[in-house]
Amino acid sequence: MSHGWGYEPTNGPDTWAADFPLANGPRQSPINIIPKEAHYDPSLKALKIRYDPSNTKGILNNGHSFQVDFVDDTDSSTLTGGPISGVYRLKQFHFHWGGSDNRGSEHTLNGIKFPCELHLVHWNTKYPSFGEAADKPDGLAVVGVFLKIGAANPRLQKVLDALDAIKTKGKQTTFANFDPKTLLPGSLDYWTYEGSLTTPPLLESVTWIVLKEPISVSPAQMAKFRSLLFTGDGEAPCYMVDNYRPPQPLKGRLVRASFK
Ligand SMILES: NCCOCCOCCNC(=O)c1ccc(S(N)(=O)=O)cc1
Ligand SMILES: [Zn+2]
Repeated sequence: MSHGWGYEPTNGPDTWAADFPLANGPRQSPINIIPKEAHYDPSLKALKIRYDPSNTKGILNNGHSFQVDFVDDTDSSTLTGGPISGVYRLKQFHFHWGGSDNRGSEHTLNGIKFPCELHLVHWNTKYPSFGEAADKPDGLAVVGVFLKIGAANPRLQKVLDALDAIKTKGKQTTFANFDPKTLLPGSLDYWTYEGSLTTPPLLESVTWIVLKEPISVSPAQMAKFRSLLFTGDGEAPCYMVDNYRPPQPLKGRLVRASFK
């Protein structure tokens, strides 16, 4: 029985190319962002983010991260403006984090890793569904937010308090009326580039929108992330940590900045 992909030495990012040849493709994510090498683009629009908390569907441990899922059958939770054209609907948000505070983010800034990174996943409504959009070059838009160690973030707490109920792979529980907008920093300044999913199948379908300003997370809150398990009930427990892919080659891509 072939083991699925993961983040251990036997199934981690360096092994993914065997089953997912896109791993060595021309527009892979994440990347290291070097602000001085980003190109300010005055034609980039401001991000327009409108989320309806009543669209919150539930929270799930998927064995790689945990995600909060949203009802996406109407245009009530959307991303517009920014580098994208048209309307993209919020599908889910999830995180990537490290086993200690010195690592965990997928994107890096001047080679610096943050302890955690939030991804808000949206799909282009020019396609009939997420599944249809997921393998199109303009199919997805993911907003990335860095988390930086500091004061406890009260907006994160409701999410973290739900983790006890989804400790093992496959567990899900109800989660309602959460407004992911409360997780965003004050500034919506961003860098943007054309990339991919950062987990298999690594589809090259993502317009990445990485916010410049981090949000805070406390060491105790980081410990809560690390209390989750990659493994399912009845399996030898393995803590869910270091579920991040390292930066990938830029291969000539331009990184644009929405700000000077
Ligand atoms: N089954 C129809 C086609 O769908 C295949 C692609 O989706 C597989 C599930 N993966 C994701 O949805 C998915 C979404 C976001 C990110 S990330 N970390 O790049 O934001 C990584 C993965
Ligand atoms: Zn992600």
